[in-house]
Amino acid sequence: MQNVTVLGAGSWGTALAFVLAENGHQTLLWSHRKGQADEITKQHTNKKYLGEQLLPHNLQATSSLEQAMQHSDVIVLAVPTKAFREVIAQFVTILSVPKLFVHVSKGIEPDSLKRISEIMEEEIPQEFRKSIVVLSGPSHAEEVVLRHPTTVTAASTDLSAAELVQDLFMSEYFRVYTNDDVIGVELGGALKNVIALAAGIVDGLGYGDNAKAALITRGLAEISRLGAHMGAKPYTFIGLTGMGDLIVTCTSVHSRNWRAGNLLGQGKSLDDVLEDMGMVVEGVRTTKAAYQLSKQHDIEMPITAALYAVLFEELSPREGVDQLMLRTKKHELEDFKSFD
Ligand SMILES: NC(=O)C1=CN([C@@H]2O[C@H](COP(=O)(O)OP(=O)(O)OC[C@H]3O[C@@H](n4cnc5c(N)ncnc54)[C@H](O)[C@@H]3O)[C@@H](O)[C@H]2O)C=CC1
Ligand SMILES: O=C(CO)COP(=O)(O)O
Repeated sequence: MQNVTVLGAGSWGTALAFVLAENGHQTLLWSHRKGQADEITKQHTNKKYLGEQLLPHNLQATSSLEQAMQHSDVIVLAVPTKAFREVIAQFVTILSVPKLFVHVSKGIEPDSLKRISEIMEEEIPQEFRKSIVVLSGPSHAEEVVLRHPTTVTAASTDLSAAELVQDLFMSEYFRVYTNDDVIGVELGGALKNVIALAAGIVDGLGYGDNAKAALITRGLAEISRLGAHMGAKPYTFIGLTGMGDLIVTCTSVHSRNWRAGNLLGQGKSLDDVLEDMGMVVEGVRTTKAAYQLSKQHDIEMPITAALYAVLFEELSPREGVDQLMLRTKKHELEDFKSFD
């Protein structure tokens, strides 16, 4: 058993701290809000994010980042992509010994077009990081805290670090695989949010399962096309962090991305939707980043392009669907010809 720190007490940070604490680790959860830290420690709930769900009594929370960083040499970062650089900037000055950093966030930064582990490499001096591991896969917090069977992947270029993370989190309801394809795992986790927003839109428009299946399948095709070009292993995209996460996010009512898309499809404005959600909808900023990446790498990503136009260029959701359906004719396996 060991000490573990989780930074970010939203739905996912709290659910992961729940798993770690149930595994017997001395887990300290950091929230930047004191009231929330007190609620977790004293009432064993985090109502804003996980309703009435009771949290383990050995799970403690703090609003002191210094205390959180001193608690452990394993730091799990569970804040939205947008907050990443800001949170690192706050703790980097406190670091005095190297630590193992695990991140669980599913986004790509617009404009810089960096994946999360690249941001971490940029912001955390090398002498203070042992390794970086990404934990990703089909896993809604709401189901994890109900101890429903869940499978995820710990990925790192340092496989022994990924195995350490596997050991920390593995339990009878939380199964962890390892992978060394960090690019593929990070891209799959981030880009599925773009497709989940689109899936929510087609549901909101009243279209059916045919449209959903089309989006998931052709979404996977465009994610794999970009990913392979950026150096990912194509097989990663048919694994948990690719196809697995696409399925769960495009079909679950728990998904904030799907729910946001659903409201957009019903005619709500993006600003109103984001205000109503009150939780991070990573797919919005990541659509911008994915669109920029597709241009930079000259890779066709039609679903991303249509969603970009709906989110940022005032194309209506229905016109977005028309844009996809009326594209020029294609061979289905165009991307896979090189495998023949
Ligand atoms: N919710 C889920 O089931 C899953 C979420 N994720 C990923 O985990 C990441 C975090 O998501 P959630 O926990 O769901 O988000 P959330 O919206 O539930 O919570 C985000 C938390 O980060 C905190 N935060 C926001 N800005 C901050 C800042 N500048 N400094 C410090 N704290 C800040 C918020 O106060 C909140 O506690 C996202 O990238 C998401 O894609 C991954 C797998 C599952
Ligand atoms: O990544 C997730 C499940 O694997 C969570 O998805 P949402 O952010 O859409 O809720």
